Order: sequence, then C-alpha cells, then structure tokens
Amino acid sequence: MLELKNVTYDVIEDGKTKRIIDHLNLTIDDGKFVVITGPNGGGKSTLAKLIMGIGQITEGQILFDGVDITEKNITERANLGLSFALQQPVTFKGIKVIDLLRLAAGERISVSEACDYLSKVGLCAKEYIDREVNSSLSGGELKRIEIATVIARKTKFSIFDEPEAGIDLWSFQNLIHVFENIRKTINGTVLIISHQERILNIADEIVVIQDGKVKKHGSKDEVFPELLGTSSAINTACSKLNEEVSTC
Ligand SMILES: Nc1ncnc2c1ncn2[C@@H]1O[C@H](COP(=O)(O)OP(=O)(O)OP(=O)(O)O)[C@@H](O)[C@H]1O
Repeated sequence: MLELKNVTYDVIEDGKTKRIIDHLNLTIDDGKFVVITGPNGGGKSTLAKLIMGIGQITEGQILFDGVDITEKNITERANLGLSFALQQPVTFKGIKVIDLLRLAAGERISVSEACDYLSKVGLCAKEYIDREVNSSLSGGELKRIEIATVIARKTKFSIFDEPEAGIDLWSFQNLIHVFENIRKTINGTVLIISHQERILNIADEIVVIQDGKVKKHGSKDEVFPELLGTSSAINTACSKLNEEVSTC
C-alpha cells in the first residue's frame, strides 16, 4: 500500500515560493490499477516523481507497505519495489536494448525472453534487440522500450507517466492492449498518469489532481462519468477526430 500524507512540494521561482503539491493525501491499495488524470499543470508528473524520490517533498510523509520512504533515495525506493516510466524517457548511450532489459529484469534473461517484452509493447523485437538506447531511436520507440523495462522489472508498484505521449495512434491501439494485459496479469499495483479515455476506462480507481490537490478519488464508475466534458474527454475527442482524418 502507498500512503501519501499531507504531501507538499514547493519550488523557488524568481525568488518566490511556488507551491506545486499542496497538502495532498492519497492512499493506493495493493493490486489496484489506478489512473491519475486532471488538467495540464495540475501536478500529476511532479507527484509521480516525488513518489519515486525524484525530488524531495517539502512537508509530509510517504509510506510504502508501512515503511516511511520519505527520506529514501531513488535507488532505495527502487529496491523496495517501485518502478517508474518517465513521461520523457532518457537515453543510455553505449547500452543496447537487450542489456537494458537484462538490467531491468535483474538477471541475464534470454534473447527470446527479451524479445517477448519488446513484442508486448508492439515493437518488432529482432529489429530493436541490438540497437543502442540512444537518440537514434524515435521518441515513441524510446517510450515503448522504457515501458518494456518497467514490465520486465515486475515490481510491486509500477508508475507510468503518460504512456500515450509521443506514441502514434496506430501503436496506441496496441498500447491499450498492453495495459489491458498488464491489468489482467500483473500481481502488483499500477499507477498510470493519463488523459486518455481508453486508459481511464480500464482503471479500478481514478484520481483527479488539480492545483496540487486530490480533487476526486473513487472507483472508475463513480469518477469517469463526471470527467465527460472535461479536458480528458476533449483530448479523446480530438484523438478520435485525428484518427478519422488520418484514415481519410
Ligand atoms: N521545478 C519547477 N520549477 C517551477 N515550476 C515547476 C517545477 N516543476 C513543476 N513546475 C510547475 O508545476 C506545475 C505542475 O507541473 P506537472 O508537470 O506536475 O503538471 P502535470 O499535471 O503533470 O501536467 P501535464 O498534464 O501537462 O503533464 C506546472 O505549472 C509546472 O510548470
């Protein structure tokens, strides 16, 4: 279980304190598939990073399985079972895709196992397995490779920050199947930041973050209808429109 208690995060901008996360309380139970959504700039990515230890909270407490991880660094949190796929994935010059997947899995997995992870995220494995994880890969390819590494880690708690970002509409259809599959097969907890209706639609719970606070948290059936007509719904409508235009 992940518990955020009174979590506050301030930064200094132009000499002034800017509050990004504001006394936020949130509990995420084990084994849940939770989607965080909300307006741009509401604090979702910042919150995900703070859970992973990328940045130190100003006030409050973060507990993971009852252990206070507030002061723990990224490596310690990763070792306790947290994984994170960034909104903007990073490159690893000199490291091949297969090496990265082996590092993520924590063992020397076979080429065929590594290929399975790549296939899960819709990549034609043999074309990528020996590629270097550098800037020669497109944003969408890097994103999918990063998602594959998080799947390979098989940790208790996986965070995906906007997995749809930078992924084309055709691959997005595959990605939905990836997350539907993760939902069915994963033993741990999954926390996804997303604006996409199809991802929101497979959630157990939806959390709406706005102005650094939890505006709403409840079951999908409770929260989802209220989101219709908001930016999330508009994003979806735009995606559908783009899809129609591109198939013309
Ligand atoms: N280090 C920082 N210094 C100043 N402002 C910051 C910093 N980090 C985040 N912010 C601001 O905090 C707010 C929340 O940012 P964040 O990226 O968490 O939003 P978000 O909800 O993930 O948005 P989006 O849906 O657009 O990805 C934004 O206004 C952002 O500009």
